[in-house]
Amino acid sequence: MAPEIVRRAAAAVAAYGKRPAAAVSRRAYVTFLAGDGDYWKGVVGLAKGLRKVKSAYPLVVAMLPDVPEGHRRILRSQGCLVREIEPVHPPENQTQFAMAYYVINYSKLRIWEFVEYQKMIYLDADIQVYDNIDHLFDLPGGHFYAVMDCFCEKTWSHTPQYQIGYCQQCPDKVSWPEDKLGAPPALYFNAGMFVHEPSLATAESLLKTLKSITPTPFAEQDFLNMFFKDIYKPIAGVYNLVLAMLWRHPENVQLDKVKVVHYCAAGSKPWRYTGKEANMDREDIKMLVEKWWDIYNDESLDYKGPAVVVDGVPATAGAAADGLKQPFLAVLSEAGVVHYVAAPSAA
Ligand SMILES: O=c1ccn([C@@H]2O[C@H](COP(=O)(O)OP(=O)(O)O)[C@@H](O)[C@H]2O)c(=O)[nH]1
Ligand SMILES: OC[C@H]1O[C@H](O[C@@H]2[C@@H](O)[C@H](O)[C@@H](O)[C@H](O)[C@@H]2O)[C@H](O)[C@@H](O)[C@H]1O
Ligand SMILES: [Mn+2]
Repeated sequence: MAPEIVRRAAAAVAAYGKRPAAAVSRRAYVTFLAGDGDYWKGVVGLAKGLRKVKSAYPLVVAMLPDVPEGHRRILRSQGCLVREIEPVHPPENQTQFAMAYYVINYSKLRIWEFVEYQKMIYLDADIQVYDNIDHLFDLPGGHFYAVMDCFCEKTWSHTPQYQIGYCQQCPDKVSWPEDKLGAPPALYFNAGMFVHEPSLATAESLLKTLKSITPTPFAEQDFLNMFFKDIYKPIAGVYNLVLAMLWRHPENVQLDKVKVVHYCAAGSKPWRYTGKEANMDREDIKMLVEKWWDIYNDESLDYKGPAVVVDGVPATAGAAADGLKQPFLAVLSEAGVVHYVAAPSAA
């Protein structure tokens, strides 16, 4: 390297060493991607949606080994920090998951191992962010923040709540018969979006506890609700609109105030929407699906930054595994030491 660049790099490294810890934000959004199907389109949409609302934090993708290289390349070209994770399998059990593929969702638990981040917001790949929600990173620590779910869809037909028509979204409509069924169910969150604090101790405890439980129909969502029951703090429904709320509890929804939409109702995944399933021909659903596609197809939202390549190897979240390299790379880039290759816009 030319002496000048060496001097600049040395100065940048020295300056970096003195940076207050707070200067390294150590906050990120994180999503989960498994398989060779089409959920990668959800991740691209999410990455572009976060860019559109000018989020200050990166999107990490916790990725199972079965995601093809082509999908990984597209996600990197959209500025995602790809982080491969080991699958997490639940104890062998003949449980009927509400959806057979939920068995892979236990792997979401790996995100507690991302300790290079002090706080993360998890978002399913079938979620879109339409307003900036960075302020959620400033919520007081020590709690598990998520939005309350709804028990009214058929997917809940295995539960007493569904059978008696009780839902936490409208606890006074059908009151819980304590005399017959004991205490009402604890507040229950939808695990498509939550604010959490990575910690190896928590990760270890999650995986250890998982070994001792019997899998249940909503897989890791049920498990997370049990595990974080004592520190769960509900946040407003605008942070995770579970679509079924539109027809189950319209009185609880002000669509123009909603910041995050969760396309979890059957048939609502925008990238495979046909409009044929129940409720999918609703005007509000059509509008929300169109809104998702507008972002997905908006080339002005493609990642314009450089693909960071260090010594010929694309730097991924793995490279930031110790949490400092990513900002460190940014510092080195200021010194013009890191070689940037303009990423082809893709998706
Ligand atoms: O084939 C799949 C199925 C699920 N997922 C991930 O697992 C999450 C949970 O699944 P899904 O959102 O379909 O569950 P729902 O919220 O609809 O119950 C998805 O958002 C994706 O992040 C994935 O990557 N590939
Ligand atoms: O693996 C279990 C999944 O359980 C949840 O989805 C369900 C749940 O929200 C029900 O209440 C709805 O009725 C249903 O449509 C929806 O699919 C999470 O969104 C998802 O991330 C994941 O944890
Ligand atoms: Mn989902």
